[in-house]
Amino acid sequence: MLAQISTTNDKSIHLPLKKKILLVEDEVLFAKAVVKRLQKAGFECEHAETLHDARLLIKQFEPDMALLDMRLPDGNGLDLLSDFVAKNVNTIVMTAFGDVTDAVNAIKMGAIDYLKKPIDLEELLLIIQKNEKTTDLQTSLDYSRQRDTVVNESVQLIGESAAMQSVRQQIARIAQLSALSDAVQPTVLIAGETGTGKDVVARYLHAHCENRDKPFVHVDCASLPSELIESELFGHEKGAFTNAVATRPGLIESAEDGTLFLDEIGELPLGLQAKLLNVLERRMVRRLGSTKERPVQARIIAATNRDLYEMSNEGRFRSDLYYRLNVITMQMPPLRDRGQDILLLAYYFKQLTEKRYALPHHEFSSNAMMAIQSYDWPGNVREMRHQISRAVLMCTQPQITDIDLGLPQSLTMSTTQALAAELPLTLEDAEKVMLLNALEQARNNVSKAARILGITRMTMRYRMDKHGIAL
Ligand SMILES: Nc1ncnc2c1ncn2[C@@H]1O[C@H](COP(=O)(O)OP(=O)(O)OP(=O)(O)O)[C@@H](O)[C@H]1O
Repeated sequence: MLAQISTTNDKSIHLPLKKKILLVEDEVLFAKAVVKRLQKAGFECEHAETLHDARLLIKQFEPDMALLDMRLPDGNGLDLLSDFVAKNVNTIVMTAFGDVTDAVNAIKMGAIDYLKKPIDLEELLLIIQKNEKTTDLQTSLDYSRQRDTVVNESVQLIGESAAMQSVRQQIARIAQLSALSDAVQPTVLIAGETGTGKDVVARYLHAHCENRDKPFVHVDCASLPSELIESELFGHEKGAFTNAVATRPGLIESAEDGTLFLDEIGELPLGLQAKLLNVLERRMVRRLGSTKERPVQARIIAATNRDLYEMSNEGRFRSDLYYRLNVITMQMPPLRDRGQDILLLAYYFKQLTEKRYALPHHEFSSNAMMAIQSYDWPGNVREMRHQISRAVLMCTQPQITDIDLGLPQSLTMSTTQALAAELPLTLEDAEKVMLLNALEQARNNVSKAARILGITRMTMRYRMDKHGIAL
């Protein structure tokens, strides 16, 4: 299980919690051995000898997983299994040697696995750990499924530059079209460097269309684990593969009549690009393991910070999919090209932070305003949001100066040079220098920086967090 803690920015951090396992077993000596072994392996464990006690513990202890014996003094373990399944508690049943019927019934009812007695403790531990990994992935996926289904009407798109006005006009036109006809809505592609506001534009578009009260499903193609991406997108039938314990609609289907936002579409594996193209062309989706096709009504918006045209020329992105996506394209300009919008955004983020933390009003000094306008913002609006919020939070004077902003340009040396100059470097420092260098080369594009270093995007993110590198 993962605890979600909101941070001051738009991301969340996940802290691992101890998994809770409830053992329902009337053989006391065996139960003690299991509890001891599981506690040693880092689990929190409770033991119930009867169905009655187990029912009380389900409420009080709220287990993540259960180990359930079939023959209990006050009834059959199967009677309790439905309680566990209803509460999404992954349950492994323990059956008497040779009792296949119970095991089959338990799996049909939703148990995730079964073990025959006598039970080998190490085998039991292996099964639990295997399940733990799958649930962790599932939990984070469930979270990403839920977190974006509601779009706040008040999504703000700040900017008056010609480029931003053109984006707004395009959005207004698309919204107008969606009000005019029930026909399939054209696909929208939002392109632009990282942090330019592609996600904001997708939400703003959804919030201004007829279907604004329908789900907005955000799929980050770069962070979905490759082994789960297909079933997550397309869904699956029960039994389509190991661990497919229940039928589950995919993210495409869960967008219903709303919006499906395919973020970082350039990261989608080639095999799935073909399947997605099929969905876009035929507006039908088929779950893994199913023969039935279901209609897809959702508006589809894709976003990318990569050059899909170049990728398609190099054979890394299907050109047919590129042309299919490229019906209406909105190009988000880099922040450095937005003229007066730079200061507008700086004031907006200053006020936002002051309001959020109930801080007194600040002004920017003229040097600060010059620094904001002359800096080239490689991380675009996201970088500005972080820098301004940090400066507002740390500034104890009524005026925010260029020093408070601490923009890299105002330093005599770049951060990486400064770090490298501090010899001798520890291994930790050397790693930080490599990360910063790669980010600098990739103009703060995390996926690109990860590729430069030959590591995955997730590893890159983890290492950036470790060194406190925020973009
Ligand atoms: N025009 C804008 N008005 C207000 N806030 C904005 C605007 N553009 C971006 N932001 C803010 O900047 C941050 C980054 O924006 P967003 O996540 O939309 O960028 P992105 O282009 O999707 O980035 P990435 O390519 O890394 O996914 C968010 O906190 C967002 O709220």
